[in-house]
Amino acid sequence: MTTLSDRLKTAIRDVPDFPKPGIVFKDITPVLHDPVLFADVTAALAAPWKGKGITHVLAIESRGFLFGAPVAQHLGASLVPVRKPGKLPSAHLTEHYALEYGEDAVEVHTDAIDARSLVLIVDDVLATGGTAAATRRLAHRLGAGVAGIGVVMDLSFLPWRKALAGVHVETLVSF
Ligand SMILES: O=P(O)(O)OC[C@H]1O[C@H](OP(=O)(O)OP(=O)(O)O)[C@H](O)[C@@H]1O
Ligand SMILES: Nc1ncnc2[nH]cnc12
Repeated sequence: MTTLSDRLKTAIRDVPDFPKPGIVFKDITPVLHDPVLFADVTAALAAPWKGKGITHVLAIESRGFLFGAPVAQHLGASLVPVRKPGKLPSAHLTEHYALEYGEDAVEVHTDAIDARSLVLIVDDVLATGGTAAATRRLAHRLGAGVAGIGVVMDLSFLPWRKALAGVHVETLVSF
C-alpha cells in the first residue's frame, strides 16, 4: 500500500541551489497542484490534534498559511497568521531567528492569543527549526500554551530536533 509519506516523497521535488548555492530546496507546490493529495495532507496534519483542546492554529508566513488555514478549519480553531516583519497592522510582538539561508523575524498580534489559548503551530517544513522556535517564543510571551508543531516535512539532516527539544512535533514525511 502506498503511504501518505510515499506519496509526499514522490510529489515534493528537489530544486538545487535555490535560493542560494548549496541549498537543496524542497518544493511543495506539486502537493498543492494535486487536490486529493492536498486534502489528504491537511486532514493528516490535523488528525493528531483532534480532541486535544486546540483553540488557535498559528500559521507561519507564507507556506505555512497554505496548510495552517485548512488545519484550523479541520480543528474548529481560530487561525492566527504569524507574519514576517512589517506586515501586521496592529500592536504586535517580534522574535528574530536564523534560517538555513539567512536571517528573519516573525511577528504576531498581541490580541491574537492569551493565557486561555492552547495553540498548534503549523508550517510546511522544519529545517533548522528556527522559525518554529521563534513562533513558540511569541506564543509563550503572550502567555499561551503550545500543544505542539505540525509540519508536512522535516529535513532530518538539519538540527531542528535540537532547536525544538521537548516539543511535541508531528511530521508527515522526513528527508
Ligand atoms: O526550520 P527553519 O530553518 O526555520 O526553516 C523553515 C522555514 O523556512 C521556510 O520559510 P521561508 O522563510 O523560506 O519563507 P516562505 O514560507 O515565505 O517561503 C519554511 O516555509 C519555514 O517557515
Ligand atoms: N531546504 C529547504 N527547502 C524548502 N524550504 C526550506 N526552508 C528552510 N530550508 C528549506
